[in-house]
Amino acid sequence: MSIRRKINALRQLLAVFRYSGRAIGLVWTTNRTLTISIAALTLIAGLLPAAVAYIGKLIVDAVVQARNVGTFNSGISNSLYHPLIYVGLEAIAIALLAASQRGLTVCQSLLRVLLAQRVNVLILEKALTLELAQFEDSEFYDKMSNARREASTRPLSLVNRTFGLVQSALSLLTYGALLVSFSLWAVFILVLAAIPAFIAETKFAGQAFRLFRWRAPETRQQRYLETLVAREDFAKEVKLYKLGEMLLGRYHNIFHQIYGEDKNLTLRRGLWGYLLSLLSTGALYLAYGWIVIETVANRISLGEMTMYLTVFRQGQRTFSEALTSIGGMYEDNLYLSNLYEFLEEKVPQSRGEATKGIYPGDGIRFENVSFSYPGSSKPALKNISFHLQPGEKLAIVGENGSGKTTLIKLLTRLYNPESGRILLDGLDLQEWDVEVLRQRISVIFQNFVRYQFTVGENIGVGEVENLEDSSRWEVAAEMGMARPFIKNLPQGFRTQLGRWFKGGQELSGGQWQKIALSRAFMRSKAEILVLDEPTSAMDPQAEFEIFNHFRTSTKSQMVFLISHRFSTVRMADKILVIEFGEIIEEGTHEELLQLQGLYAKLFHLQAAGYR
Ligand SMILES: Nc1ncnc2c1ncn2[C@@H]1O[C@H](COP(=O)(O)OP(=O)(O)OP(=O)(O)O)[C@@H](O)[C@H]1O
Repeated sequence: MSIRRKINALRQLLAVFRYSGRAIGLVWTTNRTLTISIAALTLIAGLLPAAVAYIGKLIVDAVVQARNVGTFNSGISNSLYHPLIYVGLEAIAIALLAASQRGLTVCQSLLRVLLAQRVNVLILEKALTLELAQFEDSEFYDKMSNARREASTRPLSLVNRTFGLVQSALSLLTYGALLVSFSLWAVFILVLAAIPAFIAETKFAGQAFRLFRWRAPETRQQRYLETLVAREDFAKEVKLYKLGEMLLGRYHNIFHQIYGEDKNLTLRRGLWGYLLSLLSTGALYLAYGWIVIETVANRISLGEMTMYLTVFRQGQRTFSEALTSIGGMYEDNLYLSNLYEFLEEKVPQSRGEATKGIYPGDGIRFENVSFSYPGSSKPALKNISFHLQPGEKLAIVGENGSGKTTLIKLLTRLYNPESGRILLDGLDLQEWDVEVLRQRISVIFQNFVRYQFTVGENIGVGEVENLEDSSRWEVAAEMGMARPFIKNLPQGFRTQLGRWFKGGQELSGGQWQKIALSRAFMRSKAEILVLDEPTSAMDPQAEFEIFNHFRTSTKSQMVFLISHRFSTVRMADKILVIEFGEIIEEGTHEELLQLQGLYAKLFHLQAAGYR
């Protein structure tokens, strides 16, 4: 084997320890005092067992000696002195050992809470810096949900196992040191016999690590199925469409596939683990027999024999504990590798810093904007160009999937155009400070969020700086036409919404939309209002009133309105008709009717439906 391959093999073998250093680093930066305490206590807990074994030897030897002396001199109280001192010493050592073990448990409990909070905050802070595209990337989403799932237990578990391993290694080393006085050969044979089991365990742990990594998509699918079956917002459809059996069937199938692989590995691991540990047990008992022979031949003292026997028994236990630690470490490593991949994912830095445009009052310009979603070969938007001045209301019409929402995502800089430019007040959106830009835009998406907060907070999130400002809620609710029904809720603006929390009240689809619309009005200084199908669930009367009201209350604002209802669309100053990502018609309602194109066709189709 070439040196490089040897190094690779060794690296693969040691992969199971790869993240231990990082885990300890994480703990160190979380709380130094606790980390130092754990390290010190580990040291004590690792060294004391050998000391106890040594004191055991001193006791037996002192007793044997005292018995001999006692037989000759009958000065029993004198000869008791040494053995009792040693017994006292052992008691102290045992008390110290217990204290160090208890101390370790206490420190670990404290650290668990601190570390869980730290890791969760790291994950959430990172999530806040991510781009929308990253949330939509399934592999990346996998990483984030995996990182969140076990954030409270895994990092500490790895630290505990690493320190546990250090403790075992220290104990084994000191046991070895005690044995050296008996025979260097014995130590050598014992170490040699232990190596295969150690290597096998490390290797299997590494294999399990890789197996689990490949499997992330299946595990996520399983979790998704669990969510479908067990969550309130899916329960309606699952029941009515009788999806339960099908979902459980899929759940079982994934499980059986995973279980097959697991079983194989577990069986191999169990069998090899047992066979190889037999080797070290055999070596141990060989040495054991050797010691018995030496004692009978009077070449070592009874005290020494007691010590060696203790060392053997405890050494055997410590060794198997160490193997178990290694066996468990792969899962923790798996978690940490995923966590760090997530935390280290690159986030494109926004370079824009401008807080105002070159031509204030120029409005919005799209110049030959094209865009394709990552991984998609078909452009979602092609060569979009138009100009909207302050105060103008623009309606965007098109069939499902024509690219309307995509246009809004580009306008709000959730995605960036592939080619072309979008200008606000004469300045490319890329040049704008993204915070300032977003302050100027108020958006309600088709699938807006129904926060499980109070009514007031649901409106207040539209401008988080004024989240709790109840007078602003009222004005916004008035503009969003939500005021009348809010008044009838049991606690008005303070009513808890949704079913997740106690006393929560559920709203109808149209009522939720009115809340969302009010949310858009919360950002009173926004110059650009974007409403993506804001009234689809409202009754026609409400919709008519909202838009009449809307026109008068948003005189100076630019409005982007996406709607499939022509009664609303016709009120706009300008209408874009989009098909397959391209603008195919543009003008006012009257102009487009005269054109007798797609707009006119769709308008008449809908009007006929109402007649
Ligand atoms: N996140 C996404 N990733 C990849 N493709 C997407 C994504 N969102 C939308 N698309 C695709 O882009 C195209 C335009 O979608 P878009 O949501 O802009 O349509 P829309 O006109 O708003 O439709 P609707 O009227 O149904 O809301 C569609 O073909 C859609 O499949």
